[in-house]
Amino acid sequence: MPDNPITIAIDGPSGSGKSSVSKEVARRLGLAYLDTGAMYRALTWWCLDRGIDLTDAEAVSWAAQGFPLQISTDPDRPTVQVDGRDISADIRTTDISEQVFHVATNLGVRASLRDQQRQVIAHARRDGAGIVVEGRDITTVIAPDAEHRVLLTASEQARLARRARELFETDDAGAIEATRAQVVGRDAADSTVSAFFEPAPGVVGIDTSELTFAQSVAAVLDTVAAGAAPYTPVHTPDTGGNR
Ligand SMILES: Nc1ncnc2c1ncn2[C@@H]1O[C@H](COP(=O)(O)OP(=O)(O)O)[C@@H](O)[C@H]1O
Ligand SMILES: Nc1ccn([C@H]2C[C@H](O)[C@@H](COP(=O)(O)OP(=O)(O)O)O2)c(=O)n1
Repeated sequence: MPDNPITIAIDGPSGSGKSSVSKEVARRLGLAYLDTGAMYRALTWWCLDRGIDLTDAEAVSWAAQGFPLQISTDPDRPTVQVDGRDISADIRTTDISEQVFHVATNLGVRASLRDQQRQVIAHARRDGAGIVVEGRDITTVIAPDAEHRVLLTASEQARLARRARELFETDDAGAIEATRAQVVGRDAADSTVSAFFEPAPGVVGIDTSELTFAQSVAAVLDTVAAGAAPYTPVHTPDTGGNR
């Protein structure tokens, strides 16, 4: 077992840079990497593939329990498989992006995925140097005792422009509008079950609006190098789940 495994928990809204920055931080520090959003996306894909109505909360919650998910924690190859089929590309389609909120706001699903995410973290700490975990509720619910906790934020304008460039290779007005529902609409739905716009007590907030990608990575690495943040118990909104 390594001497001092670490967990770096990173949360933030859509387009704040969580996935790209977390992957690079994991690579630079030789840590595993877990994209928890990919787990919600994979379950959405699985339900649609099986003809499960995403608005049927009980059926979706049930599906989350027997869901044959395999997620790689290699930051250079963060693949997602269900039942042996690689769905890494399928879960990034606009269709999944627009429907995943049904699954992510299902409290039964969140309880199941919380347990799976904690198992992945425990495994990475037991067998390696630790892990970077990113999502919406990692700093507050999944790993509030992580050695390092960061909330990445960015202005709505910056987040929309980044997503538009990714999807349409331009951030002109039409592309921004076409992206709005996926970014702002989804964040509004997601924020009913997790608090990720403001850093919780003890969480370091980093606003990436005016930073380059390299500067965002450096800001997180600096935070980690500055030392372990003390564990501060946090109060999260009482949603009746997530515990
Ligand atoms: N300062 C920055 N910090 C992080 N990402 C940035 C920055 N500037 C531009 N980007 C780009 O914005 C996109 C952010 O997307 P992503 O990492 O998927 O965000 P999230 O996981 O928060 O939705 C990536 O294409 C990334 O290269
Ligand atoms: N820990 C998490 C991670 C993601 N989610 C939700 C938020 C989104 O609606 C989906 C997909 O997350 P993902 O991080 O892939 O979303 P982005 O497109 O990168 O913003 O899952 C969540 O509720 N809790």
